[in-house]
Amino acid sequence: MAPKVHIIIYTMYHHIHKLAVEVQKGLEASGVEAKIFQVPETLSEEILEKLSAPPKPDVPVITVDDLKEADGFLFGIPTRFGTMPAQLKAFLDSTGGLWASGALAGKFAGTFFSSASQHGGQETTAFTTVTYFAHHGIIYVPFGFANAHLFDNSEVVGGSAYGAGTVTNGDGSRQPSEKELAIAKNQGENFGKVVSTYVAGKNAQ
Ligand SMILES: Cc1cc2nc3c(=O)[nH]c(=O)nc-3n(C[C@H](O)[C@H](O)[C@H](O)COP(=O)(O)O)c2cc1C
Repeated sequence: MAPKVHIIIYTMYHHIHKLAVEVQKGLEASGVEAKIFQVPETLSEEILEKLSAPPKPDVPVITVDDLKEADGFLFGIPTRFGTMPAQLKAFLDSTGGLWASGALAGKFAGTFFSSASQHGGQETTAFTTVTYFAHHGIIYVPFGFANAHLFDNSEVVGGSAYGAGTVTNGDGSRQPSEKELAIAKNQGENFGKVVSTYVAGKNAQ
């Protein structure tokens, strides 16, 4: 059976979903079964309307139980004040039962991001998310500088050693660039290889 990776996102204006689609392509290219989920929304329809949020992407809403069946997770996180949004935090805070039984220990996780500005906190978002992985015993897989676009200073390129990223502008008008999408796909592929290698080794024991 192919290893399974869940791509778990929160997205209000779809930038993260666009990256997730590329991450999924990369995972599938590495032979992994990859599915995109979104965490439950915590804001009311009224507030979402005031924020001019478009309808949610057509992907299933994740449940805590869904986490058990995956070998790894790639979290797509739009920065809020340099850290994860409350919607993702609420979901992760509901995983106490899995923590108590060690159900997620030894699984893998990676992260990818979006922020309004280049200096809006994609890396601090990674740092403040990693504590969840540490407490669960989940193995964090950074991207490193595995893609040459991360060295390109000729244009805005989101992302870092902690994962792919896009920079959206304050009004959300900037869409993920070709380079950012390529990095996202690359991250999916690299992450998929790590998970596949581990799962194959475990199955051979
Ligand atoms: C309450 C709030 C806080 C935000 N904080 C930051 C921030 O600290 N840094 C930043 O660059 N962008 C910030 N943003 C912009 C979001 O990161 C941006 O809207 C998001 O990455 C877009 O992703 P999405 O299209 O997938 O929703 C904030 C947005 C909101 C609504």
